Parts: sequence; C-alpha cells; structure tokens
Amino acid sequence: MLHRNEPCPPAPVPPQGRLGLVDILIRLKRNPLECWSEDFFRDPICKLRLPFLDAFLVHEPQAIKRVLMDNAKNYPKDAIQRRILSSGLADGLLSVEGERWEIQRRALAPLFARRTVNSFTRAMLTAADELVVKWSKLGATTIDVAAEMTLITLRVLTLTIFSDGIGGDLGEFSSAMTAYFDVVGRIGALDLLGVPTFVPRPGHGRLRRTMAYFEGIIDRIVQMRHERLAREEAPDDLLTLLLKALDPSTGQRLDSTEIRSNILTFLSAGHETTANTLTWSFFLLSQSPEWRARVREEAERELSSPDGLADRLVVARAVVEEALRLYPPIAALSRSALERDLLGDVKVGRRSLIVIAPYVLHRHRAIWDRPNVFDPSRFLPEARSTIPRFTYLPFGIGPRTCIGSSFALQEATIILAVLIRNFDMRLSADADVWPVQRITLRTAKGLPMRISRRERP
Ligand code: HEM
Repeated sequence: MLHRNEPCPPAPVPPQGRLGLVDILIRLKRNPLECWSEDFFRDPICKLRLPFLDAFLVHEPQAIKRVLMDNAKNYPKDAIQRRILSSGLADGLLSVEGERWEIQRRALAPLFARRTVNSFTRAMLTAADELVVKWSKLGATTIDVAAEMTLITLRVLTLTIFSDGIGGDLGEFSSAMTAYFDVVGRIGALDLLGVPTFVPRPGHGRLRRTMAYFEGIIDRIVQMRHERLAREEAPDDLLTLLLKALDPSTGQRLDSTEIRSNILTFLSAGHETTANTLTWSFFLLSQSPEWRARVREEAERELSSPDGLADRLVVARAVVEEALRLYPPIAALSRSALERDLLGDVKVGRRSLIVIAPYVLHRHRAIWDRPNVFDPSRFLPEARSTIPRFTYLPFGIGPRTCIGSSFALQEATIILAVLIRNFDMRLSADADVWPVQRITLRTAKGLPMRISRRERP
C-alpha cells in the first residue's frame, strides 16, 4: 500500500531510460548507484549490451537462486571483482575459487560459528562502553559519526580477532583502509572494455605504499602470535584459531600467504561494511523519533545482562536489517557465466556478466511494499519470517555467502543499542547526507551529528 507523504531517505532518482556507454562510464566514476535505470527496479531480468560482452541484471528470486546456489559452479566471480580483490586479498577466502576455496571455507567456518560469535558479546560491549566513556568526555558537541564507526568496528576486530592489538595506531590504519577502498573501488573504462587485469588501473601506484603498510602490520601480528603459541600462552581469539585452522576433510592447513591474505580479508571485509551499516542506522534513526524511542526503550530493558543479548535486541536488530536493506554495504554482486545457461526463459551466453545488485533487489517494485520507505517493522520477528528467500541479500547467499554475517549483525545491533541508550544523537543542521558507492556503500560526506549524554532514568 502506498502512503502519501511518507518521507524517503536520500537516494539517486533512477534515470527513466537506458543510459549510453559514455554516460554509464561517467556515472560509474562519480557514483555507480546513479547507473541503475528505472526498469531495473521494475523488471525481473534486464539485458545490457556492453562493448565486448552481454550483461544481465538479475533480480528475480528463482533466477538468483540458480546463479548463486543451484548452478553456482557455472558462475565464478567475474574479472572486475577479481581485479578489485586482487590487491593483497587474492589468496584469501573472498577471492579464491575452486578447490582452494573449498579447503579454506571448511577450515575457516568454525571461526565464525554461532557459539564462537556469541562468545564475543562481551568484547563488543566493551568496545561500545569505551566509546560511551570517550563521547561522554566531549560534552555536547558535533562529531563525525561515520568516522567514529570505522574506529569502533576496527576496535571490535582488535578485541576479537587480534586480541594483542594490531601493533599500530587505529586511526592511521583506518585512514589507510579508506584510501585503499577509494582507489581499488573505482570501476572504470578499462574494466568495462574488458582490458585484462594485469594492465594497471589509474591510482594503483599509490596502492603499493598502502599495501606495504598493511603487510608490515600483518607480519608483525603473525610473528608475535607464533612466539606466544610457541610459549603456549596465546590468547583464544580468532587469530589463534586461524593459525591452527585445519580443513576437516583433508587435514590441510593454510599456508603463510593464505594466512596473510585472510587476515587482510577479515580486516577489510569486516570493518567498513559494518561501520557503514551502523552509520546508516544512526542516520535513519535520526529521521524517526518513533523508532529511536523504541530502540531506546528496548535497550533500557535488555542491556542489563549480556547472556543471549543479540537475540533479545529484536528492535535494534530490525533497524540494522532495514538499514542493510536500504543501503546494503555491498551494493552489487557480479559473476561470469562459464557455460551457456537458461535463467527462466532468458538465454545467457558464455562469458556473460551477471549482476545481482542488493541495492536494486531491496528496492524492487515487484518485491517490496513501499520499497523506498524506512520501516524496520518489516524485520520484526513475525514479519521477517514472511520475507521470501532470495529477495533480501545484504550478505549474499549460497556457497559464497558472507562468513561473517552473524558476527556483523551481532556487533551492529549491540553497538546501536548501547549508543542510543546513552546519547541523544541529532543530525547536524548543515549535514548533507548522500549515498555513494566506493566498493562499499557509504555516506559521501561522513555523518555529522550533535551528540549529548542522556540523563538516564
Ligand atoms: C554488515 C557487514 C557485512 C556485509 C554487508 C557483508 C557482505 C558480504 C557479501 C555480500 C558477501 C558475498 C560476496 C559475493 O557473493 O560476491 C560477503 C562475503 C564475505 N564476507 Fe562479508 N559482509 C559483512 C561483514 C563481514 C565480516 C564482519 C567479516 C569477517 C570478519 C566478513 C568476511 C567475509 C568473507 C571472508 C567473505 C567471503 C566468503 C566466501 O567467499 O566464502 N564479512 N560479505
């Protein structure tokens, strides 16, 4: 049902007709979200002819099931994704294919099992409480909530994955990561024209220094941990599990390059994505006094004990899931067809590019009621179970689904509840909030908010 006057959070207005190649290239550089035409949000499968290949935008649940699940072996990650992931992450779980992927996934699965993730509740609360102390000292002031969220998600990783710390300054590390995403995240003419990935892309010279910085940090972390393992005094965190991880089928361990790539993968995949989810959640709540009050009331009631906390924060979690619907941090997934296939009655040729964009799927007119409206009640427990499969994919689906999804959801839910309970957070009067996609979907100019400590009952 359409309700007049319901405000919609900011998003580019889709162009009515199809864009020409030059227009696509300009928009890809400026903000890939501006490329999605109106028909993509309306039609199940759209075909696009690019200079050297056909692209299919697939937003029909059964076709998505075929690409990402039933026939997933026919649809490995495509050259653009591989190029983006190749700088340092090439041998990590996010990027490898075939047998190496199977071995790594089996070995790494226990690191993110539900019980392990539950055991991180206290670490996540600690990180949130530290931020409460830090913000309380500031008095009533305006801060960039987006920057603060990138720091806290990094802090959570240091408390859970690398409990010895990352051996460097968190702020410096966080800026290096943002710069890294900014360069590798741009999709340009060379990508769309199918120019091989060994041809360097603009700006990639700058990446070398950033990669050397990351490698230095990671090598230090691993060396320190090997020393502690040898002395049998290593902490029981994800890094210890990673260094000891064995594939249960073959008994194989990860080699040192795979370990390094996976550390960088966890740091990058688990950092900006969750930070952006939190940033959008705070923005959306700033626009909705009703949901702010509901999150706060629940937080007052439930935060007194950590046991099973994430499962009890159902309102905070619904807000996080609705933020992930409207602003999915991974806005588009892409694959390449190895062999010909049929998606419904649409013929897909070899080497076709398949794009499944959670950003489009989550706002698809044929799937969602009031698709552009912020309404977390869609994700309250009773309603959530009625959402059809393959229509809500912030974490992907099928064999390559996000290994860190429970970790991320739990972390974002707890941090949101703790901060809303303790602070009044109002959008700054001069804030200019706009979504932009740079590998992850973030706010273009941070999120300036006026915060002040709440008098708690
Ligand atoms: C809100 C936060 C997050 C979002 C939205 C997100 C989203 C995604 C998506 C969409 C994929 C699938 C990509 C594809 O199919 O092409 C993925 C894969 C992955 N994610 Fe996440 N992620 C998040 C948090 C995390 C965290 C916290 C970690 C680890 C600490 C993580 C590690 C990974 C890894 C290793 C993969 C590759 C899995 C595989 O290919 O087997 N992610 N993520």
